[in-house]
Amino acid sequence: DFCLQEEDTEAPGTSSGHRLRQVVPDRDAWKEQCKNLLNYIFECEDSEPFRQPVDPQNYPDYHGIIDTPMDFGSVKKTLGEDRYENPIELCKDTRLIFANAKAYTPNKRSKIYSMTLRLSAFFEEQIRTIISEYKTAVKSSDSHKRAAVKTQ
Ligand SMILES: COc1ccc(NC(=O)N2CCN(C(=O)c3ccco3)CC2)cc1
Repeated sequence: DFCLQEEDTEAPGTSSGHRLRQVVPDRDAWKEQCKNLLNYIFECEDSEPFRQPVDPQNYPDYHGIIDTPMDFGSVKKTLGEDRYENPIELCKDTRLIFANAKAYTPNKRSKIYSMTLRLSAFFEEQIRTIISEYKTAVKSSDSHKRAAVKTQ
């Protein structure tokens, strides 16, 4: 566990010599990490059909089949407006994009559906670390809170 962090009030390397730079687990690191992941996904050609909500004009049956439409633009907007409390919530919405495509596709060899398979594999690979580091940071900050209460 990390030793208790006092806010490093003095500048590093002050008269008291070198201060240890402590690695403090950052509970909010997941936001930037997810923003970067979404930006990368937006650069992928595979995400093109999933960057904006489906237009019912093009797919009139879509909203009859899919109860909760979701797209990467909406996920990005929700993240940007700080409406996700944690990366698990973002992961659920993103998995909905892939589940919707699987539910809507007429067959598993459709071009658009096959694009989600590659995207999903990449997303799951990346989000695993983001969520794991987030859970560690939360545990660590909870233990600091408990420790702080004991000292009062
Ligand atoms: C504003 O311009 C847009 C906005 C949204 C889109 N997307 C779009 O139409 N899609 C087609 C149907 N779909 C499938 O998951 C799917 C699985 C198998 C076949 O389709 C979702 C994506 C395209 C252009």
